[in-house]
Amino acid sequence: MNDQNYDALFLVSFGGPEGPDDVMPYLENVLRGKNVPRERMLEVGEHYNSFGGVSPINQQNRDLLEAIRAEFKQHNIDLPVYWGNRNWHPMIVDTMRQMKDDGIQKALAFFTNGYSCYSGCRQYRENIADAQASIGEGAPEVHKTRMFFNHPSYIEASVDRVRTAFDKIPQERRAETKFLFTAHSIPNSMADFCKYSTQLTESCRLIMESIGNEYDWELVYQSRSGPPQQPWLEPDVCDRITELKKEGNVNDIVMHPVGFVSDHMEVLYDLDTEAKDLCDELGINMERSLSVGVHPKFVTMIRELVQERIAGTERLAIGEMPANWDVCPQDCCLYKPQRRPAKA
Ligand SMILES: C=CC1=C(C)c2cc3[nH]c(cc4nc(cc5[nH]c(cc1n2)c(C)c5CCC(=O)O)C(CCC(=O)O)=C4C)c(C)c3C=C
Ligand SMILES: [Fe+2]
Ligand SMILES: [Fe+2]
Repeated sequence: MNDQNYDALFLVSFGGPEGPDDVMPYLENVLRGKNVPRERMLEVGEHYNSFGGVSPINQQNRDLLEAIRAEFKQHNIDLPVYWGNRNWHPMIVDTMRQMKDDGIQKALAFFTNGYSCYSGCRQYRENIADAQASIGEGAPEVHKTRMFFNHPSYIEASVDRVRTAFDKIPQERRAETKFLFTAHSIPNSMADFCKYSTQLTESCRLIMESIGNEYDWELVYQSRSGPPQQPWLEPDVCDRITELKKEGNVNDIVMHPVGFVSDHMEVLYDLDTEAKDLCDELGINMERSLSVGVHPKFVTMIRELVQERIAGTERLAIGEMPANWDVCPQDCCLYKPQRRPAKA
């Protein structure tokens, strides 16, 4: 039993621009220290600008914040809930300064990511450590909740989302439907130091156990941002759709962004725009499943992750892998980005 005395929950997320003037400074924050060509940054900037420079991610986190507060109230959990981002306002350091001013000494953080990797785990822990260093004495101590890829309430929420999309496929074509699960591609050199793909595959397998083991499914990747010579996780979602068409056996695709918890710009552009346009061109019907968002079962899961830490309730996990660790080992999710070679 953990039985820790936390005095706040800290929702920690990625952040997104909320107007055209935010887009470039946001992308500079996202890409600091990463080996990504400037052309790719400008290209992604155009994706954001085509939606008025606003990513839905911040509003989705505001909605999640409200849903968590309501859930805590209903279950008599007396913890204030704060929110801070890595890349855009409200920034992690500013929220942690506010927490200090409010007298918060020890917070439990929930990262909006269920899968181990540098960006979704270690980098957030580094962001928090940097904030603590910058705030100095009295900065809140922060622990994190575990990765939730195999939590039964998360799987239940995901199954419900996938089933809703699947229900839109005409009955007589369902048996031949292809399920594509997408996640953010990462450099192989990042994937080598974490269980990102293994955990994603386990979530997909668990979701499909409920949908039906007779259906065909695959995990594919989206939103690749590296230089062409650097290997990233494959196959890319659009490349795979094209191949499937060539193989000649696909009329309907259910696509679920398993690697993301909200329908932010990378979902709206890379799936709903790019992948959808490709499917239309190839004569494939694509039904995109919503991410878990504020699904009641996802909010339940957040409450359960908090309760297991404050009250020592059971650490729920299903499938072939155990519940992930609460405290990351020292080498968890390491990543040393390859730099571009200096010009001679
Ligand atoms: C080296 C790895 C990565 C690069 C480069 C990268 C560029 C990049 N990402 C976004 C927008 C988003 N990324 C998000 C999540 C995310 N990104 C990476 C890795 C790289 N991204 C990973 C491993 C993940 C998943 C883990 C996580 O941090 O969440 C998200 C979603 C965040 C969320 O809370 O859901 C967005 C949005 C851009 C615009 C970009 C560069 C052009
Ligand atoms: Fe990313
Ligand atoms: Fe970790």
